[in-house]
Amino acid sequence: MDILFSNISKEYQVKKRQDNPFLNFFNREYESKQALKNVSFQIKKGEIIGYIGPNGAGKSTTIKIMTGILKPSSGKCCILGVDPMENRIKFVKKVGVVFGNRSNLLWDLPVIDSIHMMQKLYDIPQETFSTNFKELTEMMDIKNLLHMPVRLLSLGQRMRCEIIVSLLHNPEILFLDEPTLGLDARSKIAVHQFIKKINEKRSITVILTTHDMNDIEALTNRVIIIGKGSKLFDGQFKAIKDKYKKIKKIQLEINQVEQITSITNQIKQQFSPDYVTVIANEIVIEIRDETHEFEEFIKYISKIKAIGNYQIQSLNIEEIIARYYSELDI
Ligand SMILES: Nc1ncnc2c1ncn2[C@@H]1O[C@H](COP(=O)(O)OP(=O)(O)OP(=O)(O)O)[C@@H](O)[C@H]1O
Repeated sequence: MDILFSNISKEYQVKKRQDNPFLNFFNREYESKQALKNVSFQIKKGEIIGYIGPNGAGKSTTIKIMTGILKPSSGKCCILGVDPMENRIKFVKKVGVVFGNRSNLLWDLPVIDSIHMMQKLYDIPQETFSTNFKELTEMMDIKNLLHMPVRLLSLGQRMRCEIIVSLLHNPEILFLDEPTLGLDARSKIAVHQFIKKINEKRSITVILTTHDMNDIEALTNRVIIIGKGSKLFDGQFKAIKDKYKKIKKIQLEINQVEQITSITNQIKQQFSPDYVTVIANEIVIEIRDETHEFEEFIKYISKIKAIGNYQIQSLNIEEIIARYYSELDI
């Protein structure tokens, strides 16, 4: 087992807020805020795990505990047989970390300098370094960027370099925190393809936190969902998608706008849609395509003269996950 996260809780101490801002300044009273509540999971070698949840759910706290930046308040975290807090030197040589909003590169210097710094820092033997350098720079297609100062790279180019730098010492686990944040579609695909390739080639375990569901779709099978500090789901992403695959989103274009309210009300009365909203001259309805009701609904709207075109779509991946989060009340 690569990662054992067992009954981990984490409380932060935060200053108690006073109504009077002046008293707030002098206040020395603290209260505890629970960021993780008894979270447990295990991750096997070679898995790619999506660790997801809404803002403030506890993802960064989990990653910080797994990478030895934070100590849990209780519970046991064991990564590749070591406690990341206790044996720092042994631990950092076994893992790679990429934070989308923080850089491991030397800002004003050419990329190649950061690469050589990593070699020194991690004490990477020359032979391993040369093989890895050649393989990774070719795979990620960054040869033409090596002599450019980091500050001149685009976000997508920099992210490719960040990932390479994190892999030079042959880590067994790669932690990726929002690796595609702010990237355009093509750069995202390049990052996805590279992570997949490196996972297949080296059996490297990947822990990925992201708000971008395309990352999850492209890279992972298993997802762990965390909400308000608790683990709420651990399983195949497909199971969540399947749960909503019967829901259809229908956009009705209304030609006679003055009738839009009465049509909306009629639909609500006659059918039991999951969701109805009006946007400009359109009514958007979500209804399940699993009963007779859906056919009835289509027949019904076909007869209403005020309705012009209509489109039927399945929920996209972002809509599915937003819906799942609201069902979990997180
Ligand atoms: N240093 C800190 N001191 C006090 N509270 C904190 C601290 N860091 C995080 N928290 C709180 O702990 C909870 C979990 O935060 P965390 O950053 O782990 O969430 P997250 O899932 O990574 O969120 P996001 O997606 O917004 O980055 C939040 O309520 C946050 O306000």
